[in-house]
This record gives sequence, structure tokens and C-alpha cells, in this order.
Amino acid sequence: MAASFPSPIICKATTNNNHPHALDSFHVRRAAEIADKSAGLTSPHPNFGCVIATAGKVVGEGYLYAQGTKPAEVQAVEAAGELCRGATAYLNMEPGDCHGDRTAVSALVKAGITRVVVGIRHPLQHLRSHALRAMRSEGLQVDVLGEDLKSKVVEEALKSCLIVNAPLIYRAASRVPFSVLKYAMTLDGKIAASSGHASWISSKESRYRVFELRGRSDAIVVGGNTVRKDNPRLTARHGGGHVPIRIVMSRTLNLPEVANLWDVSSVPTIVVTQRGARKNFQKFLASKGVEVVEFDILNTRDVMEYFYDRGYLSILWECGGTLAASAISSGIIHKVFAFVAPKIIGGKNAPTPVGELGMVEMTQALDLIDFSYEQIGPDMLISGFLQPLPDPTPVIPSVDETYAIDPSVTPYESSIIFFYKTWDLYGAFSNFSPHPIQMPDENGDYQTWSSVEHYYQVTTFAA
Ligand SMILES: Nc1c(N[C@@H]2O[C@H](COP(=O)(O)O)[C@@H](O)[C@H]2O)[nH]c(=O)[nH]c1=O
Repeated sequence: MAASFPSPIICKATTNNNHPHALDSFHVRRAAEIADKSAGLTSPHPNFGCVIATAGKVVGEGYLYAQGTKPAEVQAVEAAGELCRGATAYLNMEPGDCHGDRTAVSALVKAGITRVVVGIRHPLQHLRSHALRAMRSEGLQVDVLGEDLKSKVVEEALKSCLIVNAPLIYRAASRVPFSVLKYAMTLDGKIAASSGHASWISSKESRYRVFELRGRSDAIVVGGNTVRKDNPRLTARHGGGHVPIRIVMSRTLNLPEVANLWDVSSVPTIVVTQRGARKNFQKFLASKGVEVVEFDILNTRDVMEYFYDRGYLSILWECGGTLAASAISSGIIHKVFAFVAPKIIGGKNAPTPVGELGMVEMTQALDLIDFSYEQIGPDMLISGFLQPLPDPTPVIPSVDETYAIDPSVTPYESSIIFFYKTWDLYGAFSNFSPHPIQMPDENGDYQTWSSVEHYYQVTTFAA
């Protein structure tokens, strides 16, 4: 069963009924809010929430607890019972239908739901739009935020839906797990005293929030220095939820024999290293039950690509400045959580959260996107994205899917010219995209045009 803890990310749903789509947006935001309750537990699946309402009143709710458990839609339908007839279901995301069993869609159809409002289409290409089409073909009215419903309040609700599954969306777009860099620093920007002593910079309340962040992640990464200096446990101790595995990155394997991370009785630890490093120590780690993975050249991107292949969804980096700098430089950090404590430690050699990035002018500084400030106990938490949230639209379905949506249009029929729609094969491109086309002239001979727009301009305006 999922732990219940306050969401650090999703804004609470509030409503102003006078606004167009206000009620729809309100219920979709609620679906996103409850979907977030099981963050970390559903990985690698998305977080799904479902709210069923009739005449503006909520009659059933459900969210996916963990992968393989009862879908949110089924739970909401069971909770609403007979009140589903003629009601509207609100989903933060289109159901996944991973195994083609259509459990979620069937539950809504069988229960008598007549309208479904969907926050976002499924971000994974092979699942996208399947459930939407299935629901529409069953005669349900399906409205997608930002497509069928558009307004300022809809945009806010849409954002909640994007944020609640940001790890999946970033992962799908960047082909590495969603990575969050977290650090706690003093007001003068130090993550430890010159001696290396660091416990504690941030308050108890902030550290509790770190446990929650850990609980939302599949794994926590630290470097060898952190193991040597802090002897961390890296567990989530906020009373429930998911406990992430621990990953240590160490090129040399110059690590202590006694360390909390080698105790894998409750959580596994994986050490990633460079091929050939301290073979005896590798054997020692293996004898403790620690998995060792060798890389030809150990670097943050290769390690993240490896964990992507192993299915990891989101990673929390709690490393020191050197490893943080190489992770940022290699472009694999998506989000930053910086806890700033109102204290000053000083020290010329005291470590800072991010090492050398090779920048020489302030204009080169990396700006956080969509950042926010939050006071936690005496500390300030500044969080924001280092990379913009990828747009999971426009939809570019496969050729077969294109035919299925609109059999009258085929992108491969050479005798017709058409303007791309967002769901066409090349709908992501406008007519101005540098995408050559072949079109027959009056003799039936094919001529290549640099773009649809070239063809259109010449045939329309050249006399
Ligand atoms: N000193 C410091 C942090 N340090 C981080 O937490 C790790 C230790 O966590 P644990 O294994 O749970 O004891 C440590 O190795 C380092 O990554 N974190 C914070 O939120 N605030 C702090 O003041």
C-alpha cells in the first residue's frame, strides 16, 4: 500500500467555477494530485489517478498504488458504483494498456461513463493514443486538455499532469533516467567545513524532505568521496514508501572495507567502476552481496544510459561537487533541489556543491527553469529544472496508426498533397520543414521539391 505523504511537487487543486472548463480542470488536477501519492512506487510505470464526478460532485477516486496493482480507473469505478452511469471520468494521463488487455478502458465503458477528460496522452510512442481511440470507438466523448479544451485554467491543469509524470516524460525524450541533483549548503555556499565535516547543514525538517525525495526515486548516486567522508546510509526514513537502491560511482575503488552501504540486508547497493579496478576489492564487495558493474571508461552519461537500459525511471544525485559538475556537464541532470541553510561556515577550501564547469563569464551560467522557493523549517529550498520539460506532443503515430485515424489520408499516396495535421506521420513538421517530397507533374513524371511549401508556392502562384 502506498505511503501517504504530502506532495512536494503538485499544487493543491482549487477551483473558480465561473471560468470556462474550471470544473474539468479542477477534477483533472485532483486526478494528478492523487496520482502523485504513489510516486516512486509505480516505476517504471507512470503515476495514474482517476476521479469520477457527476453533476460536479466527486463520486469515486482511485490511483495506481504500484506497478501491477489494480488500475486507478478500476478503483474509481468500484468506488462510484452505480453513480458511474452518465458520469465523467477525469484522468491525469491516458491509460497505458501495456498488455493490450484494456482493463482501464473496459472498466469505464462497462460502468456507463459517458465522458472522459484526459490530461495528457501517453508519452510513450508505442502506447500513445491507443486508449483514446478505444474509448472514442466505444462512443465515449473524450476531451484532451490543450487539444479539445483550451483556456488558462486548462493550461494549469495540464501542467500538473505533465509535472506528476515528469520523470517518464524526460526519460522518454532524453533516453536516460530522470535525474535530480540535490544538495544542502550553508548561506556562504559550502556543503561541508574545510575538515569535510557536514552533519548537519540543513535542518531536521529539510532532511525529512530529503527522505521523501529519496522515496520518489529508483536509486541514489554518490561518489567514492562521499562514501569515504560521510559513510552514508542513503535510506528513506520518513516512515513508509519506496526505498531506493544505492549506486556508488568510483573509478579507482579506493573505498573503505567498512561502510554502511555494504550492508545490503534491506536495500541493494551497486558499485560502478572502471574496468580492471582493484579486482580483489571487487571480490570483497561481491562477497558482501554488493553488485559491481565495470565500464570501459567510467563517466556519468554511460552510467545513466546503462541504468536506462535496466529500466530505471528516476535517480537522485546526492554526490559532492566534482561528480555533480561532471553530471551537469554531460547533460544528464534534469532538476535541482538546493537546500540553503541560514548559517555561515567559511573556509577557503571548504567544498561547494558544484565543481568545475569550465565557465568563465556569468552569462554562461545555467538558468533554472520554472523554479520555486519554499521555506522548510529555517531553510530555503530552491528547486527548478535545468532542462525544459519536453513537450510530449505533437503526436507522431506510426503509418498504420495514421491510416487508422483517418483512412482517407495516406502520407505515401504520391498523387495528393495535403497539409500536415499534428497526428500525421510528419505532423511535427510544418509545411516549411526541410522535408523533401516527390510529386508528379502534368506528364506524370516525378519531381522532387525541397518542402511541401515549395511545391505549394510554385503550383499555386507560378503562372
Ligand atoms: N550534510 C547534509 C546532507 N548530506 C548528504 O546526505 C548523506 C547522508 O545521508 P544519510 O545516509 O541519510 O545519513 C550524505 O552522504 C550526503 O550525500 N544532506 C542533507 O540534506 N543535509 C545535510 O546537512
